[in-house]
Amino acid sequence: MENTLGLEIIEVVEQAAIASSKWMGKGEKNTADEVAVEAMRERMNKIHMRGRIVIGEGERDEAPMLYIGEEVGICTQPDAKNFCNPDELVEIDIAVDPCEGTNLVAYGQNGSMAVLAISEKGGLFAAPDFYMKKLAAPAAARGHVDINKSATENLKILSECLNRAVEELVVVVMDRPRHKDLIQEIRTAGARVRLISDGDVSAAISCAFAGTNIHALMGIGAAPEGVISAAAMRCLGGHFQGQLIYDPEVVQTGLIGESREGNLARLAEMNITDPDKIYNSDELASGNTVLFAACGITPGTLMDGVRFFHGGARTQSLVISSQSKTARFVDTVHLFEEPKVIQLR
Ligand SMILES: O=C(COP(=O)(O)O)[C@@H](O)[C@H](O)[C@H](O)[C@H](O)COP(=O)(O)O
Ligand SMILES: [Mn+2]
Ligand SMILES: [Mn+2]
Repeated sequence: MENTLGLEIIEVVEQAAIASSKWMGKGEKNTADEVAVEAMRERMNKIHMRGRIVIGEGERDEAPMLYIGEEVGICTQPDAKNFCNPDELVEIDIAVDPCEGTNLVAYGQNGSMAVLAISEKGGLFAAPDFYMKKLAAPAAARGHVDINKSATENLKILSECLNRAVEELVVVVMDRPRHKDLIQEIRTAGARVRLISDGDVSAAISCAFAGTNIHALMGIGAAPEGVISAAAMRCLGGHFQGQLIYDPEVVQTGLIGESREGNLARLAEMNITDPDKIYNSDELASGNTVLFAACGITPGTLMDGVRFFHGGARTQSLVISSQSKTARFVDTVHLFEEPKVIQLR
């Protein structure tokens, strides 16, 4: 899978990031999102593959592009037999977030990215657009920290696993009223808190890289983003656990359906028999092969944002593969016009 798709998916996230970054700081989050979706879809449909979107845009609002269930890739098009023998191709599932952090782009803030994860059919958990309680941590703490434990206990374990004092740990938490008690507990335990307004995919993955000064992600974010984060963490060997949150009262903000009962019924319809199950990264991204790709839109902890120059742009992406066991940072110069000068850095 990696051989055929590895390079192409870099271009998919690059094109989405470039399109979205043109709207950076313009205060129009919907446009920043729409152009990313369009660009991602256009590039994806040029790939020689049979893909299906399992996590995509607007499950409830019936988004017109990259919606859940949409088939993507040349080999799913009506005239596919002119280009491909579909029987020779593995069917793949794709989770996308063409603009992860639309507010961040609209207000010119750090941490947004175009991102996707790929696996063979059935290899990614088709999460509903609910929320998810998440715990991410470095590989050294994998299986030692536990989402069932309190933040205080997990910080103690993390401090032992990483051989640093609790005071030397930094935990990322989304700045939401629902996290008031969690934030207080982390502070009381002695760790430092980095509050983010959006973009918990970047925060989760950053835990797996030493040098980011991010040692854990705790709290509740969106479930689809949880699956995408888990795909990267599965490849990197980092710790990731997620638990669906279906009770609107727990979340306090945002869209999460009408009622707890309605949401439970919806989970049952999706054959999710244990709504309180705690999933680890191997369950959220269970495929034999998992690929993850992201391209910075605005600057972030792991990647720089899109930088334009006269006649072109420069992007930084990250491609992670469970197959080749690699995390590749890709620095690309895009020439929109005839090359004049390419600046080295
Ligand atoms: O920041 C986020 C928004 O993603 P997007 O809509 O693609 O720009 C995600 O990283 C978060 O995981 C999540 O969507 C957020 O926590 C939603 O919570 P809330 O804002 O409280 O409704
Ligand atoms: Mn998102
Ligand atoms: Mn998004």
